[in-house]
Amino acid sequence: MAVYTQVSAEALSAFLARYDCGDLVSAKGIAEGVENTNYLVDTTQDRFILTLYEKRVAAEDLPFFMGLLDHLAAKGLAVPPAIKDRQGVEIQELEGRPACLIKFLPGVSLSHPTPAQALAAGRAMAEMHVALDDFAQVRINTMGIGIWGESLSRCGRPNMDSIHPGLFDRVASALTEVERDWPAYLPVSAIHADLFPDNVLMRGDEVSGLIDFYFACTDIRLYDLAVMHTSWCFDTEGRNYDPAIGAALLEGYGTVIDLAGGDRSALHILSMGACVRFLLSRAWDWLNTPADALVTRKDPLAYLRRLEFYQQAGATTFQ
Ligand SMILES: Nc1ncnc2c1ncn2[C@@H]1O[C@H](COP(=O)(O)OP(=O)(O)O)[C@@H](O)[C@H]1O
Ligand SMILES: N[C@@H](CCOP(=O)(O)O)C(=O)O
Repeated sequence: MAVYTQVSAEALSAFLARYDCGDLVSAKGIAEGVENTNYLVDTTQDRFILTLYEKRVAAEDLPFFMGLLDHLAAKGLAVPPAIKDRQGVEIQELEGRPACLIKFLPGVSLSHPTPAQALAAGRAMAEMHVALDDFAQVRINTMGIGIWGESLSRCGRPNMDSIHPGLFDRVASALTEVERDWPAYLPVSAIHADLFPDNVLMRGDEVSGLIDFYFACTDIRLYDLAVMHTSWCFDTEGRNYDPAIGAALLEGYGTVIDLAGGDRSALHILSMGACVRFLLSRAWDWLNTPADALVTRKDPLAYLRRLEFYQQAGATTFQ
């Protein structure tokens, strides 16, 4: 579950009074998600998401995230911008945390996407990339390739090897390969950087929303598709690769943005990089979250298995 900060009914009513959004009817903590506190809020007028930013979201990054969401929403994309209060303010404070009242989007978060859903989601990512072509703000990827070496050292060999014998060396050796072959020459733009199936809301086979932009940053555009590939094409444990999902993602993306041959081969090293990134953040959380904490820790080894898949399969996965 992800409710790190409790919000009292009194504090929430006072918060909502800043907006033209009706009076509080109910507020329920949302169990899904790991990064922030989310409540589903119903008022006499509408339904909203209330997000209190925790852990990895720095308050100074919120204007970038909100600017990006406003930019996409203004172009008609199904993303959830923050609601402005009567003074035009989007980013507020509640219970001592930065907080936003967010537009609620319909649809369900996916756990086991089908190829038809992957096709639609691949297309939605490419449409988002096109819409971000003229988004001028920049945010360095604080979870990007530049910090993976440091993240590995910070986790440390004994800790990494306590998760799985030899894990430290396996990640170190993959990282050497990734750093050597990283396609830094590819176009850079604003990207989502965490478009896992649970961050895509769907109604049937249609995408009804892209959510959770709190890792959004400026990085290699194709890295976004690589993150998506690593998260959509495997079962939760990372044991089985589904080529039909992989093909559908690329096909959907390719209906909007042409994927040249060079881009397809670069996806291989970008996907290995994405595996290192999520393996390391999960390993850090695994080592630093008490086993009895309310939030469910995500298994780093599910990303080791994906990494090994890409290493063994090579670039043929993307042809
Ligand atoms: N704008 C939204 N509209 C509808 N549901 C949402 C919205 N934002 C979040 N949710 C729901 O809340 C859950 C957790 O949100 P998420 O942003 O993924 O949390 P976290 O940032 O903690 O990972 C999502 O899986 C989804 O069910
Ligand atoms: N997608 C990441 C963790 C971030 O969680 P999210 O709920 O914000 O998507 C992972 O699976 O490791």
